[in-house]
Amino acid sequence: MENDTNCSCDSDKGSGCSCGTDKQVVENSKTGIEKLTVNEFSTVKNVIAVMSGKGGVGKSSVSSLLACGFRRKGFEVGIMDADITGPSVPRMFGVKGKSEGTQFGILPAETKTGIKVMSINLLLPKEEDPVIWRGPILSGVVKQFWTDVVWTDLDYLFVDLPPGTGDVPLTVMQSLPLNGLIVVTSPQELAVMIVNKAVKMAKQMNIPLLGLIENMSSTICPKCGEEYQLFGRSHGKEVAEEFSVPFLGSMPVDPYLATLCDTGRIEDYESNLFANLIPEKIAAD
Ligand SMILES: Nc1ncnc2c1ncn2[C@@H]1O[C@H](COP(=O)(O)OP(=O)(O)OP(=O)(O)O)[C@@H](O)[C@H]1O
Repeated sequence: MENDTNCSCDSDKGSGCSCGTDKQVVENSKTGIEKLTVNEFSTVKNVIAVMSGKGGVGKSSVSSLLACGFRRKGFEVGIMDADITGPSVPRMFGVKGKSEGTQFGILPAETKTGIKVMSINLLLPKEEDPVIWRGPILSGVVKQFWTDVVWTDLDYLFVDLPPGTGDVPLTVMQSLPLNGLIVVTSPQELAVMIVNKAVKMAKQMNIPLLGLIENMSSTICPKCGEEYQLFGRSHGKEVAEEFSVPFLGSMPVDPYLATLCDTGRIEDYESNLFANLIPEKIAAD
């Protein structure tokens, strides 16, 4: 793609420029890996992926809470649910129904506070239908979530990756112009061991690590107020230090959060962790 010499855009701003001479082209020349161009009716200034080494550590909850926090600060925000075989984002926001296909592309759903959401569950006839597809098909769907969805103008798009280091995380890291990655872990030794793999993958792929969040670090007894380390001693800070990744903080187990997620009201949850994180520590632009 040739550079448009008339363009006054700042190429560091990622795929946010409509001139087509943006970061994607710059990165192509650096890495040799072709970044996909976002849907032509969309501009997305920052793309941040949320990853975990293993399943069930609360990656989708963290992605969703990050989106809610940024939205509260007044940003235009979207969530791409790239966890195609285990999508949970629409349920957490209480978003239902089918996304509409138009001549401009697929329209994402919108949550009650105005967060744009795209998930395979918004395209399937029934949300409980399983997705039994092989890796290349899953990767193709995620690419289409970038090229075919009309995100319009977003300040931040959070990509909720499936757990692990498989096909889809690889596709997202290679094909989307990521500004950075947040890794979610929990205090269990197994989760800590596997987070190393996620961090190493991101480093190998040259994706900036914005930080590590430890979920389910502790819980407060509702009767005596004492704090319990549910899964043993927290290792979040040590792991972050070992890999020179900023430690963004810990999130306790909170039954109220679980209830809100189960009933599609995650936007009603206000967490100090996310209020403090945003957007100072996650400055992607
Ligand atoms: N800090 C927390 N307090 C209470 N419940 C939580 C917390 N974090 C996550 N949960 C609950 O745990 C469940 C799993 O969380 P979530 O879907 O975010 O995990 P995940 O890592 O994305 O899972 P998967 O690997 O399946 O994608 C959800 O029901 C969520 O509501």
